[in-house]
Amino acid sequence: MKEYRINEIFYSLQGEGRNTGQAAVFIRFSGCNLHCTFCDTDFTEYTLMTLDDIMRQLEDFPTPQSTGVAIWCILTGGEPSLQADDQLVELLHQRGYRVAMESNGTHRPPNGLDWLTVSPKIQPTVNQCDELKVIFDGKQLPNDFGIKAHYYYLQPCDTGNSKLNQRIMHQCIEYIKQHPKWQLSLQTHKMVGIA
Ligand SMILES: C[S@@+](CC[C@H](N)C(=O)[O-])C[C@H]1O[C@@H](n2cnc3c(N)ncnc32)[C@H](O)[C@@H]1O
Ligand SMILES: Nc1nc2[nH]cc(C(=O)O)c2c(=O)[nH]1
Ligand code: SF4
Ligand SMILES: [Mg+2]
Repeated sequence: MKEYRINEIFYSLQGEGRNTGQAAVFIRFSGCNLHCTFCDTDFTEYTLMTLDDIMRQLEDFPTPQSTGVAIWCILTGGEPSLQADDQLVELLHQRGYRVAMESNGTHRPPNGLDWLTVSPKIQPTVNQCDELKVIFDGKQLPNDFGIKAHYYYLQPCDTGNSKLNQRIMHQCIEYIKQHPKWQLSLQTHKMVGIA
């Protein structure tokens, strides 16, 4: 039986992008094909889990069935497109979830996603998505890599240094005022101190 390398499964609010503030269960896959110096996530540790194991763990939280709401299930990582497959998405749909993925866009996502966020760092193979989320570091001009999206977000890079973060935020806002194709995505979960 197929096993997935899962770093963590937790219930929170989507902190970023268009769906900010909406309840979501996150499945964080371990492993990534990129090594972004600014990455804010430690995704190295993992537990091997079957689909049954994953579905069982989702029952620890409010579910679409218990709440009557199509809660988001957000596949992230690490890089979720390296492991997530059609079967996982289908099963989550059967349980009533809306399924989203946060991806760097280098690998084709599974079929059937309800929402795809691409946050590109190198030229992606994916050429369309629901939202493009480019990390703004104040040094490089934002690059959409030619990807078509419904929404174009700039998300200020969290450097771990509050003074520098403030400067980047200011530059990001000024950039958007001059280039209004973009809009601001904030990491709101960090502001309110949730996962
Ligand atoms: C940890 S990544 C996992 C998903 C996928 N590997 C990706 O990069 O899109 C989740 C989101 O956090 C963003 N991110 C990572 N480090 C960040 C940082 N230091 N500041 C702001 N956003 C960051 C990524 O660009 C991505 O949009
Ligand atoms: N609350 C919350 N929202 C998020 N949206 C994308 C996240 C990610 O790490 O992919 C993330 C995360 O780590 N926490
Ligand atoms: S692609 Fe995503 S998970 Fe991988 S290192 Fe970069 S930000 Fe982190
Ligand atoms: Mg995160």
